[in-house]
Amino acid sequence: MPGNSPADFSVVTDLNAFSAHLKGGVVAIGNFDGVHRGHRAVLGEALELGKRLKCPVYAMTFEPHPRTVFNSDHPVFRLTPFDAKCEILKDCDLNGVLMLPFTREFAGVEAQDFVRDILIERLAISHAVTGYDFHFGKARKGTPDFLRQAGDNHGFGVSIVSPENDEGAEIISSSRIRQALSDGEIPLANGLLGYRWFFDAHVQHGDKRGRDLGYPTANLSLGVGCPLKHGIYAVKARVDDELVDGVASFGRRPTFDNGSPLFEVHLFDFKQDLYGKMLRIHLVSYLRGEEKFATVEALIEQMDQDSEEARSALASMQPISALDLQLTQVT
Ligand SMILES: Cc1cc2nc3c(=O)[nH]c(=O)nc-3n(C[C@H](O)[C@H](O)[C@H](O)COP(=O)(O)O)c2cc1C
Ligand SMILES: Nc1ncnc2c1ncn2[C@@H]1O[C@H](COP(=O)(O)OP(=O)(O)O)[C@@H](O)[C@H]1O
Repeated sequence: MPGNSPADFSVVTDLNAFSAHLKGGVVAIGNFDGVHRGHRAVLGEALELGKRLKCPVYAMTFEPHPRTVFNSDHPVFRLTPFDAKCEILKDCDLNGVLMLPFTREFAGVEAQDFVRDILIERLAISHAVTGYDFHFGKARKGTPDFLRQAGDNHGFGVSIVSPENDEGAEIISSSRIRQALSDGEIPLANGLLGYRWFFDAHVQHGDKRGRDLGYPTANLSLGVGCPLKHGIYAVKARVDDELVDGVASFGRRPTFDNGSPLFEVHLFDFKQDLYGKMLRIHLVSYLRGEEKFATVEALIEQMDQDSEEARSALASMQPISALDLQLTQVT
């Protein structure tokens, strides 16, 4: 039931292994990349219905992102890879997630077959909830109206949730959030998400120069095609069970090598071997662009200033929502 302990959350990645306890439930269908405020309006509607109908509520989602399957040369940058998406869905109090592998073959399934074979025969849904712009099935023929009609014909409920707008009356969308990240507009991206954007990555070896500068940095790779603006950021990093303040640089180090883009985090008041560890980085604010310095001393002076700015941005920081608090909580 909604509100159950997270231990009841099922992640189903094979339709043949669909959990019996989710059968007959309310399904929220979508890609849900980012699980942003608009997505959470859809999930909220599904949770309300689940309470009213006294049945389980789960999300149905697709992996990889459908647009990546159609255009593999330009994969969609994922605000939330599958694991992060599941974690947030769990924090939203859902009972589970059903992931359907998205292939070209699956994309060719007719909308009416998807309804009959999956929603009715396999899942026996009591209600489907989607966003206003969700389309499914071959040639995207499964429009919101089609789904409503199918529900009337087959006896399941359908709710189509209208667009969720931000404070400036603009529709919240994953692509707007990606754009905000590429503009370095971190408060905007975080505001649209309703939590501070984060990513997980393993610490790699670098050029071992940072320690000589007095700024050792844990080097991380961001996903292919990450649109995040190059520059210097104030961040919170989850290291094991600790949340540590830091300052980070994302870019190509024009002072030294113009190499491939790396996200490098210097953690304040911290000294530990981090190689191979998984860190979670929450972005708090953008401080400045990357620059080419004439001397190492000039770079260090600037890094000192960046650190001061990051420390003061982090000192006044408050969680932006209950979800944000939950996601930054350390156990
Ligand atoms: C706060 C901060 C600011 C930085 N700013 C710049 C910069 O403006 N230009 C630049 O070339 N490198 C910048 N860097 C990257 C450093 O050049 C890099 O961390 C250093 O070369 C160490 O690399 P390593 O981790 O591979 O040893 C910055 C790093 C930090 C932590
Ligand atoms: N305060 C700190 N912040 C980040 N990394 C630290 C810190 N203290 C120690 N380290 C360790 O130092 C490494 C970074 O040192 P650095 O000289 O920049 O080497 P590399 O070029 O391999 O990143 C990190 O990967 C981590 O293991």
